[in-house]
Amino acid sequence: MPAFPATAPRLGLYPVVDSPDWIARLLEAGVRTIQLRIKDQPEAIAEPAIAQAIALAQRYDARLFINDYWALAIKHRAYGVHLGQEDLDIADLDRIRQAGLRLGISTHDDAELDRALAIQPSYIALGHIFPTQTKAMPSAPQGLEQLKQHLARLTDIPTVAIGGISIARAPGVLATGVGSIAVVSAITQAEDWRAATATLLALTEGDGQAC
Ligand SMILES: Cc1ncc(COP(=O)(O)OP(=O)(O)O)c(N)n1
Ligand SMILES: Cc1nc(C(=O)O)sc1CCOP(=O)(O)O
Ligand SMILES: [Mg+2]
Repeated sequence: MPAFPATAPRLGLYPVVDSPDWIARLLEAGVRTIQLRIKDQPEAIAEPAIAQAIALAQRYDARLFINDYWALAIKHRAYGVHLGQEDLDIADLDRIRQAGLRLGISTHDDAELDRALAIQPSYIALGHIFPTQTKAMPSAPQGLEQLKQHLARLTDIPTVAIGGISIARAPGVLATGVGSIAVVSAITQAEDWRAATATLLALTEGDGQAC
């Protein structure tokens, strides 16, 4: 199976948000890797938001990954797609690859890592690192030690940590050598999202080069 196109070796700060409004704010604040994560909407409802988000990101030359809606991501020429293990069962990976989109895949244990590595995606996400209120997780948090063990297998591919990463926990996560921290509530639930974003950008400074 051919590899998916490369992304930046270190994706830096990677906010995961649910609307083009959030994407516009974060682009303006200097974020260059973002995911649009709209859950469980009919395609007709999700499509205008996806098209708007992709157009915004293109204006800033930013890396926008579309969660789940891979066909709409192809249609509107997104930078990339993010898929979980269940999404992999139904997505047409050949179509995503042939369209030239990058692909990120979620993993939570060694078996899922084996499956993801065989697909040769653009990055691999590892979660959830800490308890999270944002999504009901069937497994236990993996913690920093397990994250380090997983990273040891992933020396040749960009990596992203996700799940319960707060500003306080971010330095410990980054110290594992992971290339990116994906966050939802650390930004969207912050009292001051601008300040939170600036702090997280500073912590990941130097990461997120072009590609
Ligand atoms: C960067 C990143 N990592 C993991 C996920 C989770 O994806 P998935 O398992 O498909 O779950 P949903 O987000 O679709 O609920 C993610 N979105 N982004
Ligand atoms: C969407 C998602 N996926 C996860 C995984 O482990 O696959 S954890 C998660 C939610 C992350 O939100 P927060 O930063 O608020 O904890
Ligand atoms: Mg998914």
